Amino acid sequence: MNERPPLAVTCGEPAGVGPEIVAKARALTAGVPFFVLGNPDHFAGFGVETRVIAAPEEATPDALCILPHDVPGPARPGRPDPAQAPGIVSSIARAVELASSGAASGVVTAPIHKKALKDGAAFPHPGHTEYLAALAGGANVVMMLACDALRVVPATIHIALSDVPAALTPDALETALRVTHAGLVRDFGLARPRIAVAGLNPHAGEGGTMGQQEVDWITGLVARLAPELGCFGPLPADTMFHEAARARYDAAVCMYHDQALIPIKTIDFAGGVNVTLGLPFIRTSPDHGTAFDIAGTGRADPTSMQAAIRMAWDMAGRRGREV
Ligand SMILES: NC(=O)c1ccc[n+]([C@@H]2O[C@H](COP(=O)([O-])OP(=O)(O)OC[C@H]3O[C@@H](n4cnc5c(N)ncnc54)[C@H](O)[C@@H]3O)[C@@H](O)[C@H]2O)c1
Ligand SMILES: N[C@H](C(=O)O)[C@H](O)COP(=O)(O)O
Repeated sequence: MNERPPLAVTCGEPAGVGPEIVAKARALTAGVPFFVLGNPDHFAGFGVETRVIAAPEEATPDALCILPHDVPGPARPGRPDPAQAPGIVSSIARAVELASSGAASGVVTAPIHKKALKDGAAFPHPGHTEYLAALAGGANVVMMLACDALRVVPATIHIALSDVPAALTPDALETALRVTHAGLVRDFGLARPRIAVAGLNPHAGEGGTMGQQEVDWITGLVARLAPELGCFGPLPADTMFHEAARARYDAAVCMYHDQALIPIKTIDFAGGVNVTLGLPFIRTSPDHGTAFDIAGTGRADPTSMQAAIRMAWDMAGRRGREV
């Protein structure tokens, strides 16, 4: 008997490394019950015992348990099949339903290929994060990437760089800071989180000589929220990620995707976890993508998927102890 419901893992893109890292992660996450929603055939051949189950509560940690989901046809490494796209998308929605009903403790997503889903299923979202927010009724969410050495949150996510200045409004930054703070308290057990805020422009604008947003509103907004949220900045982004600087904060809220993700994927690509904060259910994912270039070679590193499963399970345990 499991102490709490198992995690629901989505199949992700079968043409990528998803099936391999899920299978390998099974052997590395002893004691954590999970099942994967997908085509059982896609998970054979990785040297891990598989078992088809009929309901989440049948999932046990001693085998890779698969709750069948309609993702038809073979997995073709590096060659996504458009016929599989609808099933890949609906597996995410089904995992969310199971987590929302209490049948699963949380959702762990294997990597999707965004363009393959757009081409094959007219998937209108730029990523899981936005899709999950929509499934949750338009929740305010943030995408955090976390490893032992660093946590980062981009205040704007999957948009073109040219669109960032317009999307980065005071409301958007305040929401990102509030959701990040709440997530650090609830899911990471930090009573008084310290949040560093990056500037948008080089040298955080250098007093308005290299950009105006810091002078016009970012500095004032961060100062106003500082007593409540423990935030400080804006800091020049190029000097806030070295080891001594990282020791001064628990998370860095950045202004755009690459400002946040380049440092963490450089410091710990293997161990990073993507976690969506602000949802009414738990969701984690590896920090990497479908890796078509190595799919089918057996060379996929499961460390990030392993860390994503462990993080979701730890979060579920922490939330289970909430009073
Ligand atoms: N959580 C997600 O669903 C998620 C995350 C990131 C990217 N993606 C998507 O994945 C697709 C491909 O993205 P990309 O090529 O920019 O990044 P990627 O992470 O798939 O690959 C980048 C490089 O890292 C290597 N790599 C990735 N995962 C690895 C692993 N587990 N073991 C060993 N090497 C690994 C790849 O071989 C490649 O050389 C895109 O559609 C992107 O949007 C999805
Ligand atoms: N932005 C993420 C990254 O580069 O790691 C990746 O695209 C995943 O995003 P979703 O979890 O929203 O699919």
